Amino acid sequence: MYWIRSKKLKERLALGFGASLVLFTLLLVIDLQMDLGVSRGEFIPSHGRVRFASEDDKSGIYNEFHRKYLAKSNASGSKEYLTTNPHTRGRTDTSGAGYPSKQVTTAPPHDRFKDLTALVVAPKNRRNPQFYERIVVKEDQSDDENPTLAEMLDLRVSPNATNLERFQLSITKNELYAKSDKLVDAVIQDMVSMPIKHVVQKEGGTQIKLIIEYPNDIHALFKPMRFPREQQTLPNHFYFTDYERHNAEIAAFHLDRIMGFRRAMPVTGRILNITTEIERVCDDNLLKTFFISPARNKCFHGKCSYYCDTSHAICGSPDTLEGSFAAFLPTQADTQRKVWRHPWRRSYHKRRKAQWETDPDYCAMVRDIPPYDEDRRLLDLMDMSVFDFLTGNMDRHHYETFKIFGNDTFPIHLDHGRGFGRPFHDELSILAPLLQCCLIRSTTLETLLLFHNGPKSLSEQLRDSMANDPIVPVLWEPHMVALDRRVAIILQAIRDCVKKASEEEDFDAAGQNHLDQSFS
Ligand SMILES: Nc1ncnc2c1ncn2[C@@H]1O[C@H](COP(=O)(O)OP(=O)(O)OP(=O)(O)O)[C@@H](O)[C@H]1O
Ligand SMILES: [Mn+2]
Repeated sequence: MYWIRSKKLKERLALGFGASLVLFTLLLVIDLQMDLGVSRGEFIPSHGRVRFASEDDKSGIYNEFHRKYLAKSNASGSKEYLTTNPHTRGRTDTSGAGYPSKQVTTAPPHDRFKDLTALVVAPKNRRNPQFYERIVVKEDQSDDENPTLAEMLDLRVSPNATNLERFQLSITKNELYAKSDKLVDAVIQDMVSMPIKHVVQKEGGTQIKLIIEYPNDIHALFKPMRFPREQQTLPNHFYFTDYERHNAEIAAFHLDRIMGFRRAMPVTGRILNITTEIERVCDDNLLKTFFISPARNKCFHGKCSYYCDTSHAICGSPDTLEGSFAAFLPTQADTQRKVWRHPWRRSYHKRRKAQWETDPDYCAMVRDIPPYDEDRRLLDLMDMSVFDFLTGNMDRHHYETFKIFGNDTFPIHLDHGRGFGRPFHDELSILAPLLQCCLIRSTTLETLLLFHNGPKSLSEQLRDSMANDPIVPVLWEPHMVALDRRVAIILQAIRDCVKKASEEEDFDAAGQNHLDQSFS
């Protein structure tokens, strides 16, 4: 009798365990899309897909690339924070002393990556797709409709609409603005030259941001300068405790534009008078945080969860202050944005790892989950990975899309304040999406090849693009060098992907031959 009861109990337990397993898997899948915060790396991956055929590749291309690259770059030693100088012992020099010493080694000949160029120019083979077409993807956009926000909302642009309003209403399903859009410069010019009417602190977010109000209901998002350009990310800071850099926002906008993405709102620098253009026109809450520092500079700190106190105040010199001004996203009714959790989000914890950091098959799981299973979204994440790797931004926790355009629309490139912090370090983990999926848009690869082979390098194009910004030079020179270096690293990553896939193709073909022979 007891035995029967215990057996029932066992069965019940087994049933219960089975049910909770199903529920847990469901939760993980939903979490990936809806950001419930369950899959933050605490759990061992339950899916065991085998992506690569060869036995020695259990860790995947991402880890392999990491190892290979580290082995190369470690030979020359770290160039960051050369602090072990007897005269500076005990102090960490973050003012740019980490400029790399001139290397004695001769540079290898320029690799033009002709193998990759061949893949970009090869026509798409619809009938009999080649193995590399799964890596370098050519999109079919022939029947792609691209409505504007104005069309979707059935709004007409009124004759006295401001440049910003026109810009906002001409945002399309595919991009924020068209390649030759004249409104971009007009919107920037307005933000630079219009008088500031009112200032309030933006609520939410972790670090201080101000909403700037100009006449005619024009708004911009302001991030203040905290440090000189040469200041690098503090060595003991994590990506999530790093200070935001106003110039990173400006440079990111220009980079996004010359990459041909056009997914970042226009951003410009501007030099303000902190007294007349902020203190005298701000609301009471912000006004309460103003003070004069011992050096007789005008300062304020606002209220926020990171660095909003007297010891982290924003100070003028004595009352001039530099900052970045981002054109405001649309505020019209029905232009709400959907917030998505980034599948390759980091753990935002000083000890924990995210699932993608330990699971080489992570991409295979993401590929199955809407909206990453169709249309452009996964390719957009690859673009974002390229973009963030170039700037060194590790802070991509969420991204936003315009709800009204549905799922087959671009992710808005927002929040780049934590880029451009470590010019002597290339953070390969930012490339994890690209390396784990082995996937890139053909047009993006083409752009990278053009930067790499000229006639104009990425840094030269960026320098030209930012030449008219009021706070030029926007970036410290080592960041420019880093950009060109990183382009070559991305190209090498794609080459490795293609090589691996071609080896597998050969391996499969050989296996097929072998089978054919044994049957004949
Ligand atoms: N140009 C813009 N116009 C209007 N709203 C914006 C603009 N840029 C960003 N925002 C909104 O403000 C929020 C915070 O901006 P941002 O991410 O740059 O600041 P943050 O302090 O880094 O925030 P968080 O700490 O949440 O990452 C964004 O999530 C976005 O919804
Ligand atoms: Mn942020």
